[in-house]
Amino acid sequence: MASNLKVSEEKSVPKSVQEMSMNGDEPPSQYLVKGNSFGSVMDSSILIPIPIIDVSLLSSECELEKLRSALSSVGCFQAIGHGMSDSFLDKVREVAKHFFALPEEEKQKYARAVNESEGYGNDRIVSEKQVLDWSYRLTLHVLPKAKRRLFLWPKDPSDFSETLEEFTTTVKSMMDHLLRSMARSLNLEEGSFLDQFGGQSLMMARFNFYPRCSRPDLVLGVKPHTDRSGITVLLQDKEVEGLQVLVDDKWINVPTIPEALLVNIGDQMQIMSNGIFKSILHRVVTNTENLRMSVAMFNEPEPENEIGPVESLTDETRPRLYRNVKNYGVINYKCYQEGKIALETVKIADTSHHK
Ligand SMILES: O=C(O)CCC(=O)C(=O)O
Ligand SMILES: [Fe+2]
Repeated sequence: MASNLKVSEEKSVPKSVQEMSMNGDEPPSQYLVKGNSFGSVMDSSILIPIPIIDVSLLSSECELEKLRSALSSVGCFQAIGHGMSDSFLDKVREVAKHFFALPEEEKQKYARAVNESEGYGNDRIVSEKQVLDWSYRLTLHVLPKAKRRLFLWPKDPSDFSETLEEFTTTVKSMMDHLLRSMARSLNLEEGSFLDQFGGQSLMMARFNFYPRCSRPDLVLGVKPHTDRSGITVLLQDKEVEGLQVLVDDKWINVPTIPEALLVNIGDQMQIMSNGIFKSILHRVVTNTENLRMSVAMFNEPEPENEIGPVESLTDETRPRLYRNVKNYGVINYKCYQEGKIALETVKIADTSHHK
């Protein structure tokens, strides 16, 4: 079998995750995390808790300091006080679950085309060695509005589009508020980060769905990665946990708090903050009992904008760590294909030891 594997998409995976989870199949070798890199599954969340921040209080110095400290240590926090009601967050979860519960042929109407990133489907396959994720997803560009490909937005449930529209608008204003607050927390001008995103910044919505898996000891829902975004806002499943972040070489469970949204730093904010804010490695584990879903909203600068470390965050004690970059999304995808870490490729080489 293995010798017949081609790098061409779709051919390499004979059965979909959807089908295998329904049949209760043993995951095939392409899904197994190799060697002993799975990591400890010990729950260290008691030792290193994920901070909870009330985003309506970010005008206070105390909450602002909590923000700075969270983003420069674990790179994420649970946001409360964001103004979205519990019933609205439930509605977003409901429309996502409704769509994923549709018969496969219905969902295939929105299928991701080969070599496209938008639409419904499984992992995009870029290499034979790739370990595949035990998940399926629906990815949609939501901002700027002109980039929307509405034929990929589900018609069933009938309130999918209006719900996503409302979620987008609210998350966008929350993100703008956060970007201003992040700048203030470092004693910068409010617009230092936000202005780099530009008036036509991009936002992508990714609805993730993780079916039950018979081998959670060997198979991941999403393998370890950092987000390429500026920042990410994640609506987690109301009950089922699965997300873990790597802190001090330990995988920490991110608890589900039904009314909270998890905010995490992506690579592009790590660049703009000259490495002060951490784009943290995270992954999703599988389980044998329960389906899990999540909705991730990624915000990133206009691709043609040149972004780089804010000047006043660089000095002799903290030299500039990254060069200016455009189109980080493209750099990131190329690195992913080549098995490289994108952030490393935009780092300025440390020449101090060679002098
Ligand atoms: O499902 C989750 O909790 C996280 C998903 C994620 O990391 C992503 O979509 O980038
Ligand atoms: Fe992620």
